Amino acid sequence: MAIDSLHGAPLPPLDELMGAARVVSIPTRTRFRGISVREAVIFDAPHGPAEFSPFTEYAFGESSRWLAAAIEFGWGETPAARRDTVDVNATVPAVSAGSVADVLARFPGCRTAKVKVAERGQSLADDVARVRSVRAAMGADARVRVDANGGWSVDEAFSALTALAEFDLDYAEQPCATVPELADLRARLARAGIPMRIAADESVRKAEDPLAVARAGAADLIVVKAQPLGGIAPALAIIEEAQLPVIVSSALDTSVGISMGLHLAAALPDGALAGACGLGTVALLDGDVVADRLLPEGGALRVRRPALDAGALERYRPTPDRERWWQERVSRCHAALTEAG
Ligand SMILES: O=C(O)CCC(=O)c1ccccc1C(=O)O
Ligand SMILES: [Mg+2]
Repeated sequence: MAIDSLHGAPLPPLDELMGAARVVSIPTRTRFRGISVREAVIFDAPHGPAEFSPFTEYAFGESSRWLAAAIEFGWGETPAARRDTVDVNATVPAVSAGSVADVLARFPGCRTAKVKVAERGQSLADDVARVRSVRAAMGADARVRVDANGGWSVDEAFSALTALAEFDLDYAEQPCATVPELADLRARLARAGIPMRIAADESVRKAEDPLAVARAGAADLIVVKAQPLGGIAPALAIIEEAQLPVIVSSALDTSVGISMGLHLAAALPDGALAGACGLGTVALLDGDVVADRLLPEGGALRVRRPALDAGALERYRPTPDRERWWQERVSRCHAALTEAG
C-alpha cells in the first residue's frame, strides 16, 4: 500500500514532532503476541494526545503509516462522533484454559469475547480447551470469536474450525495468512456445510492493497485498525469501499491510541459495525499514560479523549537507548512521509 496523504493535516516539521514526543514502555499483564512490554511514542499535540506505536519489528515503510495516523489525530481534525458508547469484546490471549476466568474478569459486562488461537508452540487441543472454557464462562448467548493471526495453513484451518464449530463461533479472524488461502478455506467450509464467517485483519492492515480481500470475496467482514491504516480518514475510506461489515480493533495501544480507534468506531454510520469492537485491550496493559483509562465498563467504552498524565509519562519512561531508538524511528518515518509528500 502506498503511503497515503495526511488527509488534511499538514506534516509538522520534525523538530515540532520531536518536541511533542514522549517515549513510554508499559508492561503487559499477560504475554500478548509474544510481548511483555508495550513501547510507544506519545505526542502532546495541539489537537490532543496522539500515539505512534508500530511494533518494534515493523519496517519504516509500514511504520510511516502509523506516524501519519498520529499526525492526523494530533494535528488534524477528528470526525464527529455519532454515538456516546462503543461495545467492546473481551480479548483473551493464548492463555491456559484455567486462566480464562481471570482474563474475562478484566472485561466487565462484555458479552463478546475474542480468543487467540494457533499460537506457536501450542496445539489444537490447547485452542479447543481455551475456547471451551470461554464459552462455558460466558454462556450460550454470548458471542465467541477466534483470531489465528494467519497461523494456520488451509488444511490446519479447516480441521481446527471444524473442531471449533461446536462452540458456535461468531467468526474466525485471519485463519490463514494470504487472500487466496482465505478464499480457498471459505469455499471448503461452505462445501462441507460448516457455517463459519471469515474476518480479514492482517489482509487489510498489512496488505499492499487493503481492499484486495474484499474484492476477492475472501472474507465476510473486515477488521479495521486506525493506526496501521494511516488514521481515521483512510480507515473510513477503506470501510466505505470494502462494503463489508466492520470490526474496529486495537493494536494493543495505550488509551491514547485506543481513543483514536474509538473515534473511528464512533464516526461510523449505524449498521456498519458487525458487533463489539476489539478496543478493550487497555485491560491487558499494566499501566497507561492517562489517569482516565479507556477500560471497558458495562461491556462498552464511553467515547472520549482522555488527557495525558504527566506523572505516568515520567514513570514509564524507558532507558535512554530505547528513547533514542524511538526518536530515530520517528525521524526516519517523518522523512518517509516528507518524501511521499
Ligand atoms: O481485537 C481485539 O480484541 C484486540 C486486538 C488484537 O487482537 C490485536 C492487538 C495487537 C496486535 C494484533 C491484534 C490482532 O487482532 O491480531
Ligand atoms: Mg487479529
